Amino acid sequence: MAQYSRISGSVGLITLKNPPVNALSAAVRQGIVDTVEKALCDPQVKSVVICGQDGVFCGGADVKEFEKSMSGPPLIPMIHSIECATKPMVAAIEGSALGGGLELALGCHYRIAHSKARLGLPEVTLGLLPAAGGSQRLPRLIGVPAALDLITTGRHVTAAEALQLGIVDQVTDHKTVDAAVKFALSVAGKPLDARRISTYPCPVVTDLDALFEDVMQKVRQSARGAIAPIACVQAVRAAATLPYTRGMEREKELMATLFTSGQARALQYNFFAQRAVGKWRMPSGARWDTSTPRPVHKVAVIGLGTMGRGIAVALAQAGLPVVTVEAQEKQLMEAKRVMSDMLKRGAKRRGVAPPLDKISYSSNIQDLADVDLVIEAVFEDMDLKKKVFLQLSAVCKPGTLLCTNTSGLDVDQLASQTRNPELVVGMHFFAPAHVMKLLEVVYGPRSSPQAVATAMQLGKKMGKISVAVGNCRGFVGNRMLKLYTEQASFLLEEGATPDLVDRAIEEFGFPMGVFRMSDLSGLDIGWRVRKEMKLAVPGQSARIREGRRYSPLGDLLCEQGRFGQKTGRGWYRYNKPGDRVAHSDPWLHHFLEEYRAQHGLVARRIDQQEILERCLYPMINEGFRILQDGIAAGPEDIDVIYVFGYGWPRHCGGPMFYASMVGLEKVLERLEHYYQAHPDVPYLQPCSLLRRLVAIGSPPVQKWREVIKNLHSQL
Ligand SMILES: C/C=C(\C)C(=O)SCCNC(=O)CCNC(=O)[C@H](O)C(C)(C)COP(=O)(O)OP(=O)(O)OC[C@H]1O[C@@H](n2cnc3c(N)ncnc32)[C@H](O)[C@@H]1OP(=O)(O)O
Repeated sequence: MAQYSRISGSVGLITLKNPPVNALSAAVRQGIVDTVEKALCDPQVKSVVICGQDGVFCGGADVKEFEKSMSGPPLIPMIHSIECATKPMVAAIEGSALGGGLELALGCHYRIAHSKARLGLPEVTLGLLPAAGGSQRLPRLIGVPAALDLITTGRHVTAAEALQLGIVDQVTDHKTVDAAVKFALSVAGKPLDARRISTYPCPVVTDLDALFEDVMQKVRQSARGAIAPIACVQAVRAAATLPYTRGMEREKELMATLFTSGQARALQYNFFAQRAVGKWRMPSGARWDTSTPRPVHKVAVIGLGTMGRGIAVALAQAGLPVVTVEAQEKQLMEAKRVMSDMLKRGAKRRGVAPPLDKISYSSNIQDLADVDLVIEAVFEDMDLKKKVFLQLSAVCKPGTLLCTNTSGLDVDQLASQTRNPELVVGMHFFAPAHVMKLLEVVYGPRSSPQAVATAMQLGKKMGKISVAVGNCRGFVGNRMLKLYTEQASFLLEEGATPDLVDRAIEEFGFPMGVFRMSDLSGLDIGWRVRKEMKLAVPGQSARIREGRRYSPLGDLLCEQGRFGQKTGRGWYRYNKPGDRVAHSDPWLHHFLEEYRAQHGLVARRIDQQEILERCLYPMINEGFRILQDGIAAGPEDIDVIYVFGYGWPRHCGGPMFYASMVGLEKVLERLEHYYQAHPDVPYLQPCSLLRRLVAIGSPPVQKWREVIKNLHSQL
């Protein structure tokens, strides 16, 4: 709703009220229409201020209403009538003015923002475009190139940048509403014709065609199949080339296609999924809102390889004092140099001083006696990690949380080395740890809710999207990934090439295909794990191991020293070791032919559809098993992990959402088909949760938690 009052004698004050972000629900829109009319009819009122309650102007349209049929007054005429008003309308922007919120402000004649406010048109991130006139007014106000940047990226700008761009007229450090009221008094009675943005001509751009061609090419490249950024460019082009009313028609037309698209549904699902994962719960019933985190004032990172360095930098950037420990003096010095550079580069980008003094460097584990939380990031070797946990348990003060950055080893085995296993959790970061947004917080059977709450809170402080998951080999992300990479190798055995598989995966929307990714991470990492598990045995090329199908292709490449980018050879060839540009490698194609001949395999033609189904559906099936096992609390957890940690295209929602879009029946049918064709691959057998969901009519993904709960209660 919206509340109306009159202040300072002649200023009508309209306050949007819809906590927590004053989203423009049907009731709020109705409230705005009613209160604007009231203000305009009140003869005492000479100017009007629109603000939001509780320090937030407006978070935009109410996204929850998008699924329902439209009710209440539409936004476009509402904003139009504000712009046409004969009394000055002033937006007082505190907190956020986003999407429809900023479009409402652009309909006003003046905009006053608090210095801490953030403004933007993030509709593109929800699969939409600013279709309440934003795509037509913003280019007229700030010019085409700047508007294209904001609208196609959806990025939020600070009040200072908004002032520089010309989006706002004034920035204040004081009470925004007071400043806006003062401003409204000063402009009362002044002519408004020059303040109506829709009447502005779009600033002229020299060589408009070249500009749009260039932008469209860049947007197509970065969109990876997403349609909204393209529509955003088209809408801005309409602003630059058409009169306002015709531009508005084009905006409406483009929006109509986006609004009902599967991509918009996926992105909106993802928006709420990101928020849902913060409301974690454990199978024990412990949950986010009943578990109190422990205070964390000082942290430590032990092991300064690539991961440890990234984690320590991310902690320091979050403002925490960090003690880093690396046993080898040479490695410690090298880490200090590299980390200082990382901090300096990050600080330069953000325009702040590098927090170099936040990190101290030591080769002595005894220096961890007074820290509140330790993140172990030593080499991925269980025996070594066990030793470290034993030492940490002896050195650290009672109550210190001991976390491991293992990417898949048993967190509970590490906990068993310590005096307080309830204070042990996994904090699985993704490389590069100071950049990647995802953090898997892994609770073992003995981890306390308080330990989970502490790790989740620390992740938030570091700016990560943290997902709490149970303990199993590979946790959620890597457990699913293993099947994806294995299927990709099977496809090579059957006739595909790395180029063919990668092209299909990249066209689906992943930033990098499976083999390009493997070359980047290094083939030797998985090889070492497989050797430890006695799966990979040098010199052996058997295709059935431990009673199931096994592809030794990766092992055979490693035996030849082909570890990927770092050695200049892997699934592809590189001009020199460390190079990033992958070239198709005739040697590899010949090697595959010989391998097939040696094993009596006849290469067949494999199409894109099969590649996607073979790589993605087994992962999805494993996702259902993860839900069934209670390792993830809901499909949102899996989807957020895949979007933020593994490059799953956001406009496809995540693997579990994607399955619901494809149709669970179809996924089930294809898995049955592939399991029949490959009975030596047990994980292709459809999971019983998937069967159950199909049996009850494939409910939408938002209802799966209920089905899982019922399933668990029946066990
Ligand atoms: C056509 C389309 C038009 C005209 C549009 O306007 S589309 C919407 C465009 N707006 C956005 O994309 C903004 C989305 N919101 C945010 O970016 C952030 O929520 C925020 C910056 C406004 C505030 O961030 P923060 O303080 O961290 O809070 P949360 O993100 O956790 O959000 C709090 C709860 O509010 C719910 N929320 C937020 N925005 C909306 C919205 N536009 N519609 C409906 N609900 C919204 C969010 O889901 C959180 O809910 P709970 O998890 O607490 O239940």
